[in-house]
Amino acid sequence: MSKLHYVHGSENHFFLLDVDELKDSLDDIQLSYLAQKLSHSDVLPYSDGLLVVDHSDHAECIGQMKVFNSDGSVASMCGNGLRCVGRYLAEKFNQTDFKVQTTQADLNVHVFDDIAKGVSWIGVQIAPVKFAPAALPYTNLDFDQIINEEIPEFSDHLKFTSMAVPNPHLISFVEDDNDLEEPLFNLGTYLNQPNEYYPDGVNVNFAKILGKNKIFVRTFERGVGFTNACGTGMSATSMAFAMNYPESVDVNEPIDVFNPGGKVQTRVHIELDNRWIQLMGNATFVGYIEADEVDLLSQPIQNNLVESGEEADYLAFIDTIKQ
Ligand SMILES: N[C@@H](CCC[C@H](N)C(=O)O)C(=O)O
Repeated sequence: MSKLHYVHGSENHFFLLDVDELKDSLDDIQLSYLAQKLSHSDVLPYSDGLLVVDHSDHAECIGQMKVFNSDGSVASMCGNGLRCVGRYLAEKFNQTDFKVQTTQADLNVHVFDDIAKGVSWIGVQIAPVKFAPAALPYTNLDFDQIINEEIPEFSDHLKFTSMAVPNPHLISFVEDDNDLEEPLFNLGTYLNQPNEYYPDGVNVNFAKILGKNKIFVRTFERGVGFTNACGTGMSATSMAFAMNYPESVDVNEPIDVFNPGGKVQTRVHIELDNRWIQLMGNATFVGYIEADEVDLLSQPIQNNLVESGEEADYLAFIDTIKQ
């Protein structure tokens, strides 16, 4: 039997599959198909994608993470996902500080003490951070980098910052709550269909400044749509917050980042040309589903979710946090 763990970071839900535990390996085409099958099932709980844990041949890493969005596309990074994979590997190998191989970088993971009863708290490195048009990529926009720029093609009143961490993000700080709804949906939808600006699509994040070191972020995710939270989106938005509003950010202190699924904290590191973010938040294992390995691709997967009880603890924790 194979185990599909049902996990989330800030209610950004995934199935997690350790392919090292399978008798027969699955290739990326099969994994992409499985991500779509799991996300589009009528009986399984909601998921935004599939996290694949594999072994790594990088000497410094204890494992590898691959991410498939719910539409089957591959994501170069996933912050909420890396926290969940980090917790999984920490428990599998009984370690608290280690590196995980991701598509473009080997990233640090640190396991903190639980932040509340039953709420695991994991810190992950988000890097590299790049602004060059080719890194996102973006085209047909007349900027060497997009940092707090007006882009009339996208909005008649908002300014934008765009960076790869290394998956692509477009960020805007809004004042009006209404911008978090239809304008975000419309721009996210437009830039994630074939378009002349972001040929590979882009994750679109709109944020509100709530106070010093305090923001709210809502994301329209590439390959998914509106999500409860996007870890790389909150990390990229924290970097943009520190760059565009230095008077509102003390980089020596964590930034509280609220999202529709809860709250994380970030630390922004701006060291000459080396920029990175530490993303700290929950990694909740809601439960697991068991399926025959041979049925993963060929048969409907039954919802035999065995719950851990951690979701109740997470919801109790969320009740205690205030904006
Ligand atoms: N939810 C993620 C990001 C997942 C990938 C994204 N949809 C993409 O295609 O870049 C996160 O927590 O960072």
